[in-house]
Amino acid sequence: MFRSKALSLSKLIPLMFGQSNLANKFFHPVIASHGLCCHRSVIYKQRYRMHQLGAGRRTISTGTKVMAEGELPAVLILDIGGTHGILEDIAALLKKHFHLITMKEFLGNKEEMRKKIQSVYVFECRPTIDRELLESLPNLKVIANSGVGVDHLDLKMISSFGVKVTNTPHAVADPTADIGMALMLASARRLVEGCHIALSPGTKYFAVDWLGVEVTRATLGIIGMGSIGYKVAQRARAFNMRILYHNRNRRRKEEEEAVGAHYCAKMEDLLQQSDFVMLVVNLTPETHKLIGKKELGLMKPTATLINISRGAVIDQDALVEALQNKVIRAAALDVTYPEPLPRDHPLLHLNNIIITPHIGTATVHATRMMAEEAIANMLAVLNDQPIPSEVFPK
Ligand SMILES: O=C(O)C(=O)CO
Repeated sequence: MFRSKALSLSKLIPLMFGQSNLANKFFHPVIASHGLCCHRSVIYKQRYRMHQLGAGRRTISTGTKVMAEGELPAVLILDIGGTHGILEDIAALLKKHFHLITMKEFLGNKEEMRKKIQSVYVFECRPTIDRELLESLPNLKVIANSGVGVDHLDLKMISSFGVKVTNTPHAVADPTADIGMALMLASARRLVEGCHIALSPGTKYFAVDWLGVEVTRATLGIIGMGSIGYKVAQRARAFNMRILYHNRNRRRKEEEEAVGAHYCAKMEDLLQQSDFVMLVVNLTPETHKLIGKKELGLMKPTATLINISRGAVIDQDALVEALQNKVIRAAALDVTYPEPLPRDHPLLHLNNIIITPHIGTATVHATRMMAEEAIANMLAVLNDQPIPSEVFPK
């Protein structure tokens, strides 16, 4: 079986804080038996009721009791997945409602502090959460993931501790669809190479062996027509693209008509007809290595594969072979397995590929929106209110 992220907390903490005994005590590699994700294996409750997060608010209501700032519930921030730690303004946002405990403080291992922790905020959906962490937090009620994909969390194990998991499906849809379009356009028009040429003085500007392909009026095949896939279709329509999609559940007729999308019950049909194939599925046991040698072989030699879901949805060895042998024209990936790829990975040494470092939601606005959505989820759990976006184990 597989795990979607290369580094678990157990590996990352020693990297950040040195090989401390505490790090070793609390975090060991998680052997997640499966990737549980949202679209197929998990039922969403999407009753989204964003709490009003008014600036300068000094108290919060927890049930009937109004708490003063000093008594705010404690939230542990797992921020070590990012390269830059949790952003200042996200921390400020959280501080309006919670007493923040950083990993560094947490590793101080004060029994009293651990008892206070009722929420864990997973920043940038990177770290895994293991049994030992859960055992060390006796009053934990909720793990709030910033991001939609929860394949890095063992939902069954977390649920066995009576802890709820929430995610942020609303905040991620637009920026992730944008990055899908950006990758499609960049690969089609060879933007990265073009940039290198323009930035290299003396390089010949135009060459016939350097022509791109057009997105306008081309056929786009979207695999996974959830909320992000649908946003991609809305954008593609503005490019007069012919839109095909494959999904476990067909969308409503009105939704198909609104974006002019045609349903392909068989993924093979979509692969054979598309100029651009975009992967927008969540990672589940069913979608693990969904695109392998056979599927790549069905694609047109002029087609481009774009992945904005999770790296493990593609069999990367098969992709390397397909790109080397020009079975398909190119690939544009925002996600890989692992992240980042090791320097000597063959995908990094091809000239018909673009790779970005999982930046689907890396915008100022989306990061803030994800924090707001996660805060609303955490407050709902702590206040025993309906939870806007709870994720359930299958
Ligand atoms: O929200 C998520 O899970 C993402 O990975 C966005 O890129």
